[in-house]
Amino acid sequence: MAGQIGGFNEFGRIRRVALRRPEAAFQSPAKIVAEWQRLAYTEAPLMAEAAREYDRLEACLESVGATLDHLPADPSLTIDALYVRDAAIVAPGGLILCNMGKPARQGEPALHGKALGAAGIPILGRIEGAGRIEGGDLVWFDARCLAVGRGYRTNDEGIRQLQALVGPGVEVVTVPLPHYRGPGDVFHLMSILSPLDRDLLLVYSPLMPVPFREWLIARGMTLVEVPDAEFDSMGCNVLAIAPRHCVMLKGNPQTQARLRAAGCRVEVIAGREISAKGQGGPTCLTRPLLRD
Ligand SMILES: NC(=O)NCCC[C@H](N)C(=O)O
Repeated sequence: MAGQIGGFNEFGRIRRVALRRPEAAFQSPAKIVAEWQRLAYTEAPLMAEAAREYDRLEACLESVGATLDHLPADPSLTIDALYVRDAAIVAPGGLILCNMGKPARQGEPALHGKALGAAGIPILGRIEGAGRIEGGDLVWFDARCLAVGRGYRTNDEGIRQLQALVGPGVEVVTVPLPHYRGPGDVFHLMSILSPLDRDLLLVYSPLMPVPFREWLIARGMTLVEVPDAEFDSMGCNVLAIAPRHCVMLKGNPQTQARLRAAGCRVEVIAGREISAKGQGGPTCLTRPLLRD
């Protein structure tokens, strides 16, 4: 396994990352038209523009030396398969295939397992039965500490299975999430938190549980706050591609300025097609497999 997956943090330089390009996730304009409303997109994404936006995301990843593992298309997938973070997580011992809280996305984890298993990555286990886990709810602080959001996409049984799979050497910290816009919305732990470095986090505090916020501060974290005006435009969804070097969505100038003031190098990408319409930012679009 050495050299294939690892890091178990959300800020180290990305060495290897799984992705599914828009051409493979959306498959055809007809599929987009058939699915976007049912999946609660705000509008139908445009394929050609999505591919151009995605090229820029890939260029950012390649600029830090990441190897890209492209996941294939499959007729059983929906267009939500663009958001590859959610279907699997990495753990010491191998990949854990999730069990999606959004029923329409149920087919995604097995296909992650098939493609990444064929690429030589060991599969540690699966979340099964009544258990639900989505990768956007999980944040590795270090190899011994994993925070998991308990919301509408991730349930108690999923967290129980997750703890059993990672074993007693990993402390799983459960973070209760607010109802906010309800079960039909996409709301993950990473909707309100993006790690930027070992001691630096981007957060949206108004939706953060007080005990968790206090816990972060007690661990020595400096918090950079996303302003109210930039929460809906996914100002809080920022992907660290290396420590204090990150990718964020255009249209969040205050957050961008605060990140720079905190010492971060910031890459800004357009995400109207790949992010805004389906509500998945740079973290959701990527499944880092190996970080420093
Ligand atoms: N980790 C994430 O926040 N993923 C975004 C997933 C968006 C997708 N439209 C969904 O509802 O699942």
